[in-house]
Amino acid sequence: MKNKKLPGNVRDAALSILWAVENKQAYSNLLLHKTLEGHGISAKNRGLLTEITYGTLQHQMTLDYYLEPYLKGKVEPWVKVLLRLSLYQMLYLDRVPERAAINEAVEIAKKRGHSGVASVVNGVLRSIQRGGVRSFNEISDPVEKIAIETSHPAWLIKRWSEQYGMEKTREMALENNKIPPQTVRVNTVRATPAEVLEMLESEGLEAVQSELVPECLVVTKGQPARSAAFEKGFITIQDESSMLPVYAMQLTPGMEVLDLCAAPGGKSTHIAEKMEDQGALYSLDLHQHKVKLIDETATRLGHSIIETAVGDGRQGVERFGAERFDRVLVDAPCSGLGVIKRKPDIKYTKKEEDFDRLQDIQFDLLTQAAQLLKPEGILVYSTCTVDSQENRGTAERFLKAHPNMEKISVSLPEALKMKNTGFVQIFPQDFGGDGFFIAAFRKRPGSAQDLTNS
Ligand SMILES: C[S@@+](CC[C@H](N)C(=O)[O-])C[C@H]1O[C@@H](n2cnc3c(N)ncnc32)[C@H](O)[C@@H]1O
Repeated sequence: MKNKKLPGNVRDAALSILWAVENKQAYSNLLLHKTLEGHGISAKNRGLLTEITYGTLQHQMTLDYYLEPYLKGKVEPWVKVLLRLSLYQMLYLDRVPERAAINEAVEIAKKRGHSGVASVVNGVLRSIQRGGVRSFNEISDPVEKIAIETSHPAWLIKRWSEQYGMEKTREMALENNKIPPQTVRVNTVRATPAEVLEMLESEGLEAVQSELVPECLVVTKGQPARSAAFEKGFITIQDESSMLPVYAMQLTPGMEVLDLCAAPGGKSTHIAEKMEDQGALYSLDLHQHKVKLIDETATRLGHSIIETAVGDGRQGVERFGAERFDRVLVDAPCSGLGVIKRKPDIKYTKKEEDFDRLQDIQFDLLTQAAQLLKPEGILVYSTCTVDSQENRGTAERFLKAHPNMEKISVSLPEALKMKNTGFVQIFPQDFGGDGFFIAAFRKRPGSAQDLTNS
């Protein structure tokens, strides 16, 4: 592909991003952000670029299934990416006329390739326009069928169907291709949700208070990250499910709390808000550059109780001392399979061999957290995945190895009160938020310090 970019052209910018994701394993969300800032894309076209980039990635396997019968002979990989993003517009975007999608694709093919490439692109897209796309009923294997229909790797569909059954798996995979809601968390130390709603409305945004988490606002129009309310520290951008683990911690002002995997600080700042900025909160993360993000957000929000540190949570006792904290949060590194809606590349990059390693890290972090906790203190374990090995599997392994820890029911906001026996698995299709897992444990009173390490 020639490097002859078409500045300001949305489809050309989408091709650059999708090609880098395919070819250099770049992260689509980071690249999209950079491209929106630097590719001369007008404010009017920002939404369209986001939609084409994420939509094409979300439906990639389906698009390839549709393209296959029309691709006689090999095309260069970048041309296939161009065909995918053009077909995506033709099939999924009502507001883009098919003619426009095809003409743009031909122009890009000419500029980035040559007239021969343009003619192939024109031929394939016009043939699909005339002949239509094939049905999923041609696929007899049920796992393969859901995989192609929803564009998730077959191993993942198989794994989920073993964990949750076929129906739930299909529901989840279909949900993962929807546009996620835009939600923000109100900084309740500084304002009420009603006051922040007024601020946002006065800036021309539209939002409503969520019916589930009271401090969560669902923004239906405008960009909250660019608002004055954000800049002045009245809101944080956060998914609604991500707001739940902090409820499970049952916090009160004045406690001593540790957030063991804290960056970029979404939950640490929420903890500070629930503690009304009184007490002590230590926020640890492995990476210096990520810890900086916690500091920046805490400063923007005006929270004074957060003390950040760089380090390995698996050596937390050495740093902080045993049996010190009233509450410990382990919002652990995980496969991220609950956030596919926001980061569609995850479903193509994760590998089945990742899960054992992740569970070991999660288990080690929990083991350390148990030692850091005071008797009667509460430990909350959360992940943004739906994988049961990392969730229930890790939690049960932890309980088995630590008889001094007991599972307690997960405390949740009033509107979400569901009967739970200590483990809560939220699916992306439950209320439109990310998939999340939450477990809560209490250290038995008078229990000896637990030094189990395996
Ligand atoms: C799911 S993210 C945490 C998100 C964060 N709690 C929030 O709400 O913004 C997991 C974090 O764990 C960190 N991490 C991974 N291994 C770690 C370890 N051994 N000790 C401490 N932090 C670790 C990663 O750098 C990553 O920032």
